[in-house]
Parts: sequence; C-alpha cells; structure tokens
Amino acid sequence: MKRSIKAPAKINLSLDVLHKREDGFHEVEMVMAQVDLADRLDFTLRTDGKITVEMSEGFLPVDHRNFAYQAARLLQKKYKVKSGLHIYIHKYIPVAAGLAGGSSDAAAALKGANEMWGLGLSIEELAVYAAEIGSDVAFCVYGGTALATGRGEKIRLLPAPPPCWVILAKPPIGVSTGDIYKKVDAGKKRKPASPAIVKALEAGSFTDVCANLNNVLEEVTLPMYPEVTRIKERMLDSGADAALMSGSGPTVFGLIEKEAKVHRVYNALRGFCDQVYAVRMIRHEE
Ligand SMILES: C[C@](O)(CO)[C@H](O)COP(=O)(O)OP(=O)(O)OC[C@H]1O[C@@H](n2ccc(N)nc2=O)[C@H](O)[C@@H]1O
Ligand SMILES: Nc1ncnc2c1ncn2[C@@H]1O[C@H](COP(=O)(O)OP(=O)(O)OP(=O)(O)O)[C@@H](O)[C@H]1O
Repeated sequence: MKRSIKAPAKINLSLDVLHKREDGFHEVEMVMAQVDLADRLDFTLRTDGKITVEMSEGFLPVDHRNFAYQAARLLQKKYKVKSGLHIYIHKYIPVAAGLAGGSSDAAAALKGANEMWGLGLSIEELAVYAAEIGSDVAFCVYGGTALATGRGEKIRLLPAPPPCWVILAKPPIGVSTGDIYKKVDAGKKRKPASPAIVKALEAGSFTDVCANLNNVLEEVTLPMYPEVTRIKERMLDSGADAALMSGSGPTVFGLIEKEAKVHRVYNALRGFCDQVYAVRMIRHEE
C-alpha cells in the first residue's frame, strides 16, 4: 500500500509578539494561510519496524533530525506500533525560508503515519502531538487559514483570504527562526495587527487584508538583510497590492488581486532573486 500526502507552505498575514515567556518561547498572535506551493510525501509500510526518510534534495538530514522522521517516530512510540514506515519527501518548498516547509512535512508525516498504521486519530489529537515537534506544526495539521496563539500551537480556523495571487520571492540566504526571536524587542508596545486581519477575513475584504498586513519580526530581519527590504520595495513598485515578509524570513510575499498584473510582478522579481513562485491561496484543505 502506498499513500501520498501534500504538505503546503504557509505565509503569515500577521505576526504579533505579545511577550517573552518563562519557557523561552514568545507568546504570539498570528494569522497564517496556506498557499499551493507544496512538498509531497509518499508513504510505504516497512515490515522491519524501521522509519526511514529519503528526500529529493540531497542537502537535508534524513535521520532523527528530519521533522517528518520525528513525527512518525513520535506516533510509533506513543502507540507501540510494530510496523515501520518509509517516507519519501519530494521537496519543493524552499528551506529555512519562513514558509514552514519542515513543519508542513511533519504535519503530513503525522497524517501519513496515522493512516498507514490505522491509528484512527482525529485532527485535534494529531495537533496535540504536532506541538511537541514545533510551534508551526499544529497549524499545518489543520491547514487552510487560521489564527494561531500561545507559542503558535493554539489554532482557531478562519475564512480563507479572498481569491488572489501570491508571489513568493526568496533571496539566496537562510534565516534561523531562533536567532530572529532572540533579537526581537518583546517588551515594546505595538498596535497588534492580528485582530484587524481576522476582521478583514471575516468580512471577505481583500483591501482590508492588504491594509493591515504586519509582521513584527521584520523589525529584526530587515536591518540584518537589506535585500529583504529591496525585494519588498520591488514587489510594491512592480504592482503588488501589498507585500510582507513571511515568518522569520527571508521570503517576501506579495498579494495581487488582478491576474493581469501577476506576470509583471513575477518578472520584476525573477530578475532580482532566483527563487520566485506565483501561487494561489488554498481555500480549504486539499
Ligand atoms: C516564525 C514562525 O514560523 C511564524 O509562523 C513561528 O513562530 C516559528 O515556528 P517554528 O519554526 O515551528 O518554531 P520552533 O521550531 O518551535 O522554534 C524555533 C525557535 O524559535 C523560537 N520561538 C519559536 C516560536 C515562538 N512562539 N517563540 C519563540 O521564541 C525559539 O527560540 C525556538 O527555539
Ligand atoms: N523535512 C524537512 N524539511 C525542511 N527542513 C527540515 C526538515 N526536517 C528538518 N529540517 C530542518 O529545519 C530547518 C528549518 O527548515 P524549514 O524549511 O522548516 O524553515 P522555515 O521555513 O523557516 O520554518 P518556519 O517558517 O516554521 O520558521 C532546516 O534548516 C533543516 O535543517
């Protein structure tokens, strides 16, 4: 038996840091939405009880450091599963990009292991295990569009953004999420963006989504990597309705309502950085 599951990338429409917690993590409020740039995970059962991971890209670890391995191993241990699993990851999402590629792989592996081993766990149960792997994994288990609170693991589903195009542009640098959180001024008073984004989504207003995009981590990443600011400027100058850095960066996304503008923005970015994608928001879990 073979099963394939898609693992879509996410973007942050908002990211507010509320304060630093005693466990070292930051209390956040953020609206996340999935886009249709996705990895694909193929699962096959192994009779020897081993969990093995293979990836289409050669440079990532395939041992216990891989989030997909960690996800399957977690369920295997919790439910004393005798069977093993082989996971082949077709990697399409850029790595260390702020697009939650690894987290989405972990979420897909939780779902794949659940199905392949016949565990019968619900999405809610999988989301609890997800939080043991990483802060973004619970969101990736639910998928779609959601408000995430706590350290990112408390999920409230929201209506998908109004139909639009999303241009993703990643400069050739990788950013460590931990390093960026370490440098953020967690005590600074700021007007949070997430409530306005939630309202805009509930009202189905593309204009209000664009007007309220905000990511507090830009305060740290933009001064460190000036190319991120240049990409944002280029997105807006070439016609994107709004642009923002996703997660801890360095990927910048631009939102575009009118299809006629998509090529212009895409081409303007292609001349500037090597990884550029024109994608759509995912309107429901696919
Ligand atoms: C930047 C975002 O991707 C936005 O969606 C997330 O907030 C981070 O999610 P993630 O990559 O799944 O994060 P994790 O793998 O759990 O944590 C990586 C590191 O980021 C920091 N971290 C993460 C989440 C959070 N709410 N507060 C933090 O301070 C911690 O130092 C942690 O060691
Ligand atoms: N399946 C995986 N895919 C990608 N990275 C993985 C995977 N498993 C482990 N990793 C490790 O996770 C690190 C972060 O990768 P990832 O692509 O998830 O970052 P990210 O997009 O910035 O995540 P986030 O937006 O959640 O902060 C990589 O440097 C890699 O070593």
